[in-house]
Amino acid sequence: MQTAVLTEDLEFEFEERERPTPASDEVLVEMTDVGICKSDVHYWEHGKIGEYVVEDPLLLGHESAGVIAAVGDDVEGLDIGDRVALEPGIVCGTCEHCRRGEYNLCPNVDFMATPPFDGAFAEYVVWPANLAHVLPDSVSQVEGALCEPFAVGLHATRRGSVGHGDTVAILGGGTVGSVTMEAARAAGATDIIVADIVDSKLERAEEHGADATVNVREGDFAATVDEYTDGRGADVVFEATDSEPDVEALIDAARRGGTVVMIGLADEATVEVDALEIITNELDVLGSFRDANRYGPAIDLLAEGAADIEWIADFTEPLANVKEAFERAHDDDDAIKGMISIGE
Ligand SMILES: NC(=O)C1=CN([C@@H]2O[C@H](COP(=O)(O)OP(=O)(O)OC[C@H]3O[C@@H](n4cnc5c(N)ncnc54)[C@H](O)[C@@H]3O)[C@@H](O)[C@H]2O)C=CC1
Ligand SMILES: CC(=O)[C@H](N)C(=O)O
Repeated sequence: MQTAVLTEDLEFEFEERERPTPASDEVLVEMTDVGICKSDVHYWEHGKIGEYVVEDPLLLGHESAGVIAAVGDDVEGLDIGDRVALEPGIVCGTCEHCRRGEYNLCPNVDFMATPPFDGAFAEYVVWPANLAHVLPDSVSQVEGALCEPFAVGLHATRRGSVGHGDTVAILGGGTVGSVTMEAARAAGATDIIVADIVDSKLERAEEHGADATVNVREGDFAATVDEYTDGRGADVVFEATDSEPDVEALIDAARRGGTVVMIGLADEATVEVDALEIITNELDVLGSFRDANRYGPAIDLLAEGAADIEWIADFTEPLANVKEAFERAHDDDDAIKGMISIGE
């Protein structure tokens, strides 16, 4: 089968590999669609993220969907031909976090496209059957692949306890900010303010339901939220940029007793914080990392039409053009999400 490998020299090479065979609890999936995450672009550009270093050839791509081509002997409830989204983290199931149900915090996770674990830029992937989520007819393959970032947004809105009638402010209108907007709306938020530094991102957010936007190169995030809410502030504020977090702005944008949820993983995130602002305003400042048990809700919301995420995918290239696709994902500030299509 064909694969696109990122070499130790950070070049893409096409490599013919043997088609894998599923173990008894696995499925063989013929891949169709894989999203390009900014983490993939970061590995291609820098060869590392934090402690994870590309030391051996690596398959990128962890936002993936395909069609089941074979099932292991012990697999129940999945059949050849089922269209599936693959949840990318294989967790240990036995650590404290797994047992608590917060398996996104499992320290023993093997996460797709995170060295040394391969991702989905391949014609076929074998994957644990319990991490292959069947897509109903009304959910497309692209949406299936985008369930990964959508699950991140659903987890973040759950962390922030977004509720009916809430006002939500989101700093960052890229993939994570956009799916968080969709997740917040589905959770009942009625007013959503999105901020970015790229006007086209803000236009896209407005087209898809943002009630107010601000380019923080020209305007002030907290002041915009303040004005929109008549001085009250947002119930929940999300940080979804890839820049050093402006924690002061996040805190200022939250109402007294409100919540700040930090999702963005900047290379440099050591910041000064006025703790008294947090204490005297009784703010909850939370982190949000990946997701646990959000694929089911993600698929249900998409199937019901309660959220729309396909709009974030703005270009698709075949696996053969993976380098061009990465160049565009890197260079084109107007593009939110690039997709790789695999196979026919
Ligand atoms: N905590 C988690 O579970 C996850 C975190 N991430 C992280 O979230 C961050 C965002 O990821 P994506 O949305 O995929 O990236 P992206 O590149 O699609 O979006 C980032 C957006 O932030 C905007 N931006 C950059 N600096 C800004 C600033 N100072 N103020 C306002 N907007 C600004 C950019 O213009 C862009 O639209 C990344 O750091 C990524 O690593 C991604 C996935 C999961
Ligand atoms: C941080 C990422 O972008 C990625 N989704 C991951 O969970 O590793």
